[in-house]
Amino acid sequence: MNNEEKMVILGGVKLHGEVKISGAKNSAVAILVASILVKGKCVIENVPHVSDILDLIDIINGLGGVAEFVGEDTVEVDCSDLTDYVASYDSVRKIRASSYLMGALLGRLKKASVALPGGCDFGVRPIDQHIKGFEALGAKVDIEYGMVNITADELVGDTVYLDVVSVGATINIMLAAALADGITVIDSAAKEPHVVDVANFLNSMGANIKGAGTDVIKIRGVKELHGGTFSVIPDQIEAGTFMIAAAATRGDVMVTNIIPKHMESLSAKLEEMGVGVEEYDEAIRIYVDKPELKRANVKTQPYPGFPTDLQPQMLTLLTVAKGTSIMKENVWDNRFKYIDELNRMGANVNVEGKDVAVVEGGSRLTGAPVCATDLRAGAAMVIAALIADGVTEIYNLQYIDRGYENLEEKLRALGAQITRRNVNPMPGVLSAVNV
Ligand SMILES: CC(=O)N[C@H]1[C@@H](OP(=O)(O)OP(=O)(O)OC[C@H]2O[C@@H](n3ccc(=O)[nH]c3=O)[C@H](O)[C@@H]2O)O[C@H](CO)[C@@H](O)[C@@H]1O
Ligand SMILES: C=C(OP(=O)(O)O)C(=O)O
Repeated sequence: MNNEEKMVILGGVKLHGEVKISGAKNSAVAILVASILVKGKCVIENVPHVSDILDLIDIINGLGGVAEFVGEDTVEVDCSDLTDYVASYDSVRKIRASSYLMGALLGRLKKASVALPGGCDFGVRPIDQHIKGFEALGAKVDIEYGMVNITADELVGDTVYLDVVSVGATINIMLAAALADGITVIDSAAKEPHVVDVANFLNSMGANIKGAGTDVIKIRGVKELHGGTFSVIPDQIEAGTFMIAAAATRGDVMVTNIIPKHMESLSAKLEEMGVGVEEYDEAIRIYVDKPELKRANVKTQPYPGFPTDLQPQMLTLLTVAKGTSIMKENVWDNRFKYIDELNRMGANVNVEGKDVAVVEGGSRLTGAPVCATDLRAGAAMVIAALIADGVTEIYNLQYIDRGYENLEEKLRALGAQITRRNVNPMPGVLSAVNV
């Protein structure tokens, strides 16, 4: 589960069959941290077994909470006795979601000292909107020696207008406000499915949050949250990754255990390209029966727009469509680092400025040693490898392991020729592969 392993994929197999999507990583990480606000035991179901979750469990235990997997996908968290408010750089550097510790510890203990968070590197990842929210509630925030130190004598609800639509700031302010006095209003809030899931989790533990999923969220502070059981929503991004992989390999895959509504922006784009998309209550079938896929222009946007976390996977699909496609990245300022790797496999993609990629379609991809430059870029490499001629070796699997549960097993069940090996002492030299 680290950078000492590589994935070896023999491309050219059309994916066929059914794949069951796991719980949403980005929802589960926020909910685990949110359980710091709760006095009592939270039983959280449908939690994916990925390294971000394991790291967060360690962090919560390090702070004096008790968190553990008690079944395949169930985590129990009890933070009734949690008293520590300091999360060091060592513990939080790998995961972006550790920023939620600021809101949760502030809400619970009125103080938090959290190292500036890590996560995937797509350029600058500021937290000014999080801080603006904490300050609006009456907290004092200082950044010193890489730590964000937040204290408050009391937290009192107020209106916070976010200057940018931020998932992290929306969730963090919700966490800080859940136990504050009075009403907090988050205007221009993010509407992502996991924002709604976190609000539903907190409400099921006794919070009073209305409007999640719209631009305006109202949080009426309550005195205390109680324990309970909650099940995390399916992973929109994992589902999208499998949908794109099915289309790219010209396969026929039923992607199950999903909420089709969350997939609408992707489903619409795939249909525009000529991919067959059949929607069911909790599943989507993806198939390709046309000789060629059509080009498309895609721009990433906050939900319900096309998710930035599917941008690398979608761009990979565009490399095999007919014609020139444009991908415009509107959320992050540097999320095209993986394109050099894709071009090494025979793609023809040019980045213009920081946010536009021009994809000349119809490429024949060929296997090569490549690196995952971040989590979703890693998923894009897997998709490229599945459609490439020959063998691809993917390095830096620690990124992929942050967010995909049992990726190889799920792909193997769909017919993919994929395995994981220890890194060859001489990476770059393709070993004889027997996948
Ligand atoms: C753990 C998690 O859920 N991560 C997701 C979350 O990240 P994360 O919550 O970090 O992303 P945000 O929604 O906050 O960021 C969106 C945009 O807002 C900007 N911004 C954000 C905060 C701030 O204080 N100031 C500011 O300017 C960012 O630079 C970025 O351009 O949403 C992103 C956008 O959908 C996804 O790519 C990440 O996978
Ligand atoms: C970028 C992601 O996660 P994080 O924000 O934790 O880096 C992701 O899930 O694609």
